[in-house]
Amino acid sequence: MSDTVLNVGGISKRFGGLQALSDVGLTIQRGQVYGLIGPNGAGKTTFFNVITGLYTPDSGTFELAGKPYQPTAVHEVAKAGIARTFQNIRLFADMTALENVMVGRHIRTGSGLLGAVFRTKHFVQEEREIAKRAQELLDYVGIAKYADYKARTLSYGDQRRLEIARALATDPQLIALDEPAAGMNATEKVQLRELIDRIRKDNRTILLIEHDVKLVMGLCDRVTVLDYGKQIAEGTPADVQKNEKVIEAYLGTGGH
Ligand SMILES: Nc1ncnc2c1ncn2[C@@H]1O[C@H](COP(=O)(O)OP(=O)(O)OP(=O)(O)O)[C@@H](O)[C@H]1O
Repeated sequence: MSDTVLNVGGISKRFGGLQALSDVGLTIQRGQVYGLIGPNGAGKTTFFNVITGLYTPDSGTFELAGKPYQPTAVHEVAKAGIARTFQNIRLFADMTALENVMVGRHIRTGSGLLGAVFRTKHFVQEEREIAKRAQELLDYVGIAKYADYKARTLSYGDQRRLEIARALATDPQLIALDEPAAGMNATEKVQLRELIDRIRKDNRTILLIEHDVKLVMGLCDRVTVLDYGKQIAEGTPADVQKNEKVIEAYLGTGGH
């Protein structure tokens, strides 16, 4: 299997008169935590939405684990192997935590609708396995005791963990986390960092948009910095921190 998990290039996206992304590309190796940072409006979410099939790009090439994929629809991208979380948490609020994770798992299983309707033996067996795996994942992210709670009753930090468990349930090549620390308190951020570290140690690959620069710098192997839709720096956190364009984008006259 290729050691390169995500290899995208030449991505451009325009909204009317606004060039939200200009010729953006990046390569992520297996086992890396890769950060995407930049000031507000830099194009980070647009980039995420393009690579996960929510927005159609004007141009771009897309490869996942050595195979080209077309980010034309979210479920196709999920099947290809990218799972994501959202800046504004998107859980099934009235389903239990366990059911939310089971939904993630279903894209990797085969019984289909007829199996569900007729409750075939294969279907029942498969459901049992899915539930077991979902419970393990809840345990993995540290919220096993809330398995039967409705998602909307969980604390904000736990809902974010639940979203991560659901993403992991798809057995993704790449997990894309959109501002996972947003709205978290200091304790929750420490726990999140531990969780991301653990996911990385299990040889998973993570792409992360994050505003908390300290978290990004402490966690990421490599970082790309966007500003006004352009890639202004790429490298290790230490290199990027010293980069003049980056310093200017965050602090300078272009500050936005
Ligand atoms: N659907 C859309 N229609 C029109 N303009 C959009 C759309 N989505 C994003 N934009 C614009 O594209 C630019 C990049 O936005 P984007 O949300 O990708 O930035 P960001 O780096 O994620 O910002 P933030 O850190 O504030 O989330 C912004 O100027 C934004 O207003």
